[in-house]
Amino acid sequence: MDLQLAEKRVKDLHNLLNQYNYEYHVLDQPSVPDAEYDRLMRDLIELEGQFPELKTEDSPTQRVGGEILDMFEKVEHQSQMLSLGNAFSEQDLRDFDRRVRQGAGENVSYVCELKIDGLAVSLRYEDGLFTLGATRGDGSIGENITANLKTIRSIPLRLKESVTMEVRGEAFMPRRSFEKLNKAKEENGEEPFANPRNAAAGSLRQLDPRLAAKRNLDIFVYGIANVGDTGVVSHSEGLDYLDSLGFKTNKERKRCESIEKVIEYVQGWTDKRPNLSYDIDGIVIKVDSLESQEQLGTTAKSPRWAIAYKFPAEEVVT
Ligand SMILES: NC(=O)c1cc2c(N)ncc(C(N)=O)c2s1
Repeated sequence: MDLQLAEKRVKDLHNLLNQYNYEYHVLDQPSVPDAEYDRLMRDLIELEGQFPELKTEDSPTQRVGGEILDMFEKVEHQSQMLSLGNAFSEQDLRDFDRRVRQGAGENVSYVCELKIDGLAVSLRYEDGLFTLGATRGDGSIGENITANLKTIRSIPLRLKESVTMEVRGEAFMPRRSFEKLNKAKEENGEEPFANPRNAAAGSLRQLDPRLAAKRNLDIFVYGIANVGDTGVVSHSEGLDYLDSLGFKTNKERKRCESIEKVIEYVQGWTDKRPNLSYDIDGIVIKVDSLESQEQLGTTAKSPRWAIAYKFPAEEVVT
């Protein structure tokens, strides 16, 4: 095969493998059997072996990077990763709603989202390519864990549009993976992780990406850091935009026209929580209109237009 033909074949294989990966890990609706995916991956690995100049950073073969790092370098976030104020009761939610309506007017609607119990991360894309993944750190400076985040299959290496943006999400370990990992640890006489959040954090802190790749981590993307540049006018529209780019967002989100509806959503999930395949520790409630978010602004560390309702800590049955 000559270089020109190889270039065309490599491009086709990238598109096919990215699409099949998206269907399997983001939509959970694979359209081809695993054997077909593996066959195409083997073809791409072989072609990259014959034509090394065709092996690119964003190739599906490059998800699990080679070298073992000796440390994580520090990186500065383009915009601060804020933390959320907490609500612990219905009254706290009504007080939040009153403050929002005082600051942004009576006609306000909210978006309710499950608060994933994992590790907040920031993902940077340049011209559609995943270029940097970082932990939250202190909100301004985080750690560069790009190599480990690349191993999470629901993180696209290339977006469906060549946009430059920074998105926020929560990396987490599904409960089944957590139970499997702890069983293996106990069989090896190792200390098990206390909960999936610690297991996810411990996995993303591995200096060898091949170890992180074995931990079956996942992510839900939930925000756009530079949302002003995208032209969307509401948070819910921003989440739909993230879906259209190929990101995995959480489908349980709900737009609520009043705090009463928010309280209903919170009560509903208090009972349904155990049915989820991942841990949540609350519900995030955000003002939907970006103009109203702008009007409300932020305190030094938290947005005035969002709050996290925290579920009561579960009694640990010893
Ligand atoms: N600290 C934060 O700002 C957030 C933390 C989280 C979290 N752990 N899970 C979901 C969301 C969300 N859907 O917005 C947020 S937002």
